[in-house]
Amino acid sequence: MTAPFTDLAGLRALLQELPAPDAAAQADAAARNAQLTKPMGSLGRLEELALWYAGWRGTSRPRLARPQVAIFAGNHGVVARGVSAFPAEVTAQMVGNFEAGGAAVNQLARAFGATMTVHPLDLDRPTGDFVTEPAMSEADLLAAMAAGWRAVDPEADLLVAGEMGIGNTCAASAIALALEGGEARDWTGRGTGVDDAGLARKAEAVAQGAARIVGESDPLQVLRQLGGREIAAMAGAILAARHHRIPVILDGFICCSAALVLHRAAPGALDHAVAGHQGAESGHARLLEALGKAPLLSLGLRLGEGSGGTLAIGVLRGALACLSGMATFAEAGVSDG
Ligand SMILES: Cc1cc2ncn([C@H]3O[C@H](COP(=O)(O)O)[C@@H](O)[C@H]3O)c2cc1C
Ligand SMILES: O=C(O)c1cccnc1
Repeated sequence: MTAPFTDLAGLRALLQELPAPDAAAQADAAARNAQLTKPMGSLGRLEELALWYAGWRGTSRPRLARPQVAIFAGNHGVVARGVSAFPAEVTAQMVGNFEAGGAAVNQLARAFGATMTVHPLDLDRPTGDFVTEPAMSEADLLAAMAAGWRAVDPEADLLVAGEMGIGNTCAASAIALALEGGEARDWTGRGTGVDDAGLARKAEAVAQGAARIVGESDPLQVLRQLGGREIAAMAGAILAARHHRIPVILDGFICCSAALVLHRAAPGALDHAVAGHQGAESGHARLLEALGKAPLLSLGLRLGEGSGGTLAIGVLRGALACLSGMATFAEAGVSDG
């Protein structure tokens, strides 16, 4: 499948023509939820989660049959500044590990019944060092976003977008700072575990990258300037999911930085997405606040790869099993008070 855009104007048009959920299906689901054998509201956020999903899928008794975890990988020029605890080669090595089934996210995808696809993006061509130059050309940005779009299986009924890219917490922090403002240190965390000196170098790179493009208010240009390809691809995938009416579970800090670009580009662009978890990367809580999303889980994860989003598939499965499988008061002969 090709992506339905070839230039930034085409992409902007897609951001302005966002499909809405099916209000009738959602109302049917809400009516059903009100009759199920439980005190109203007793399943807490599971109830709103199930109704949200029902609306996007256009059915009042949905089940999860084909969840997809799509993982995008990219390399970052900024790594040469010593902003990660690991070398850039690890990105390609981990792609091999994903393909062989050995990574954490492989186990989680299997445990929660999801298909996993892996999409390396020009790994031998790192993005430009965003401190001194644009991370990507316009052509690079469009190619990465189109790769993200194409990666989404139109037959999937849920998408988790994940990433691998040594140095990408630095790029994600720079994007967040450029779009949300504040101080570099508020958005900069330890990623793979940099020491204090590494954290200081990283915050400096984040500050300088954002300062280089100060005044740039176009979220797509901010993404192009600060990178990287896997972040752009996640943004493309989340937007494709919207057009296919596939609900999305967001992952950690890096995935949420990709989501922030869409959120700032078009209000409501993330209505088809929920936050899977709040991780340990400092800045993730602030980023979720900027997105206006409350996380489903909070487990201290700081891995990425789509791991937290994939874990949250279990929560969604539980929510849908209750909405679609429970008996009503009338069916079960239970007095409804
Ligand atoms: C073995 C290994 C597996 C990973 N899986 C995800 N990440 C995570 O760590 C990286 C971001 O951290 P930083 O910005 O500090 O480089 C990303 O690749 C992210 O997916 C990994 C990192 C490593 C080392
Ligand atoms: O929150 C994340 O996605 C994250 C945090 C640390 C390292 N890699 C990813």
